[in-house]
Amino acid sequence: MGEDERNKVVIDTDPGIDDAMAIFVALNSPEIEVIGLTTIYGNVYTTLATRNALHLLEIAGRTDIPVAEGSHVTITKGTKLRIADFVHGADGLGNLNFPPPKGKPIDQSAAAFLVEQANLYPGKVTVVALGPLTNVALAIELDPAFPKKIGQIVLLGGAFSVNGNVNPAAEANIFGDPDAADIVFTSGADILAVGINVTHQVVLTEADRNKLALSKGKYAQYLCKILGIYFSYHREAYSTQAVYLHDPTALLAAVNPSLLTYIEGVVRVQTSGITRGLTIFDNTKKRYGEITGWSNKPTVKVAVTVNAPAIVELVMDRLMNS
Ligand SMILES: O=c1[nH]cnc2c1ncn2[C@@H]1O[C@H](CO)[C@@H](O)[C@H]1O
Repeated sequence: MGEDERNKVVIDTDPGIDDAMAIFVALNSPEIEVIGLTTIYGNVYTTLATRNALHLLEIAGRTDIPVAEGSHVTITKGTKLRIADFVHGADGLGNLNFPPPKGKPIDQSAAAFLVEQANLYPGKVTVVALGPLTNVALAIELDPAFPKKIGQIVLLGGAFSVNGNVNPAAEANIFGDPDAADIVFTSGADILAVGINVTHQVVLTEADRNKLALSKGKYAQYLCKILGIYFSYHREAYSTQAVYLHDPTALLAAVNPSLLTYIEGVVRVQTSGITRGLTIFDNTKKRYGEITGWSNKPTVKVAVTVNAPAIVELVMDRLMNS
């Protein structure tokens, strides 16, 4: 496949241990060309997300890929951000205290970079959004034609008909900026939402981790260093000796959509109250007797089943053969 035929991907990320895994899998996926990373708060604050994104590209020897720093606040300028340091460590990468990266982010905001790339390659860019959706919503605000110019938005977010992971209602990425998420879901872009109803089926076991540890692959080696805290968190929070592969699953959905099945409908996000961050799907089959918040809104795709063994195998292969 020629360079220009590959699917161009921008990863919007808050690294994050499972983000690191997704980024490495992406860099070792011949089907796609990673044309940039944009950063966002979530697992860590945005400044640290930028630092970690630059660091991971240095580990991978891919400093040719630009990093554009994203928003430090929510779309409504909120600063009470919820940071998941208890999942990933205070540094986001397992508390290993890696030295600071040598590289710098480009002199362009994440939203401006997203708009620019969508204009450069109309219909050809996929955004894989692995954190709260602020940058994507800002790109839509910056350029109302962005949803039609971007190829696809594959987002890790939502808990469709299952409990959330922040509280019973909300999944972490949607909870991080529910207003931005509602803008993105109703924007008319080609969206595939991969929620925790799907990613909780894709687990990396202790046996898989041992296999990674025995591998000489540089990504496998690096990840084994940082995975400890992610396993401890899952043991503590879910009483399981395995970890959920949230971000790698979303990334692979962009690489090969046939790894999942999805349904199509309208998604709205609750932006206030105890269910703030709740994602509600309307299958559009019922003709309601009144106009609802879902009426006449564009539909999106929501993942419902996943070929988990195939995803785990792909993740393992691409980390070990590196
Ligand atoms: O309990 C949690 N609270 C906050 N963030 C979490 C939790 N578990 C996982 N993640 C992070 O949020 C995304 C999936 O929702 C993933 O990026 C994961 O690393």
